[in-house]
Amino acid sequence: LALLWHDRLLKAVRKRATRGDPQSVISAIDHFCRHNEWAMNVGDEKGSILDSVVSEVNPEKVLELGTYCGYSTVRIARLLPPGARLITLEFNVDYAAIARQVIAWAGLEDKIQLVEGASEDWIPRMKEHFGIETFDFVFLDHWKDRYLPDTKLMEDCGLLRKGTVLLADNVICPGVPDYLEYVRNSLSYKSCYFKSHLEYTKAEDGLEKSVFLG
Ligand SMILES: O=C(NCCCCc1cc2cnccc2s1)c1cc(-c2ccc(F)cc2)cc(O)c1O
Ligand SMILES: [Mg+2]
Repeated sequence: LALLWHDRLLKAVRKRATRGDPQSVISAIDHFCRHNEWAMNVGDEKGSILDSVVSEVNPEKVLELGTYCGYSTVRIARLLPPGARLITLEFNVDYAAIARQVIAWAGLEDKIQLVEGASEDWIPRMKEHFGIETFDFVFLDHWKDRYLPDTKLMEDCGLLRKGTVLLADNVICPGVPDYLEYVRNSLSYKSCYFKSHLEYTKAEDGLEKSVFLG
């Protein structure tokens, strides 16, 4: 059934969005998720906050944990400067297949490297496999019980530098209490909360922005 839903999403994107126009892909997915079937994209309201943080950071090296159908991947990549690179990890092969087609429709495949697998397996391999020194911006939107362990893993692997910005989705719904407690109390982070709503609903949710202080 999930695959059928994803085919409907792709058809909506191909029907409504203009090939090579990321903004039209974003609008098409938002329209589909608001009027046809809810989906766990970051959505338009939290997406605008994501846009403003990405524009402020203007990152060269981006890591996204949790691609899903590529909505936030396109939102981020469309704002990156020429030469900037986004690596996005997706655990579910069906989601990854959809995301590749959404990313291609937006015309952003040159900036994006989609990797299938688990964050705990790939984070330790970022340096040797992708030639990454450190990331400038990390968007956390994967398993909520992996936000904290993966943040500690990125610290241990030396993937964060003074000033790296972590932006975490769903800190209220579904919620990531252990992660929030850590970034808000650790002396190694400066953290702030952006109140919003769960995608396409009236339920409260928000994004937590945490700057690594080194
Ligand atoms: O679970 C969520 N996202 C994670 C699924 C990604 C699994 C992955 C694991 C993994 C491991 N390694 C690498 C890549 C990856 S991708 C999620 C759920 C809700 C939600 C759902 C029902 C509800 F009633 C209220 C909110 C809202 C959201 O915005 C979400 O993001
Ligand atoms: Mg999310």
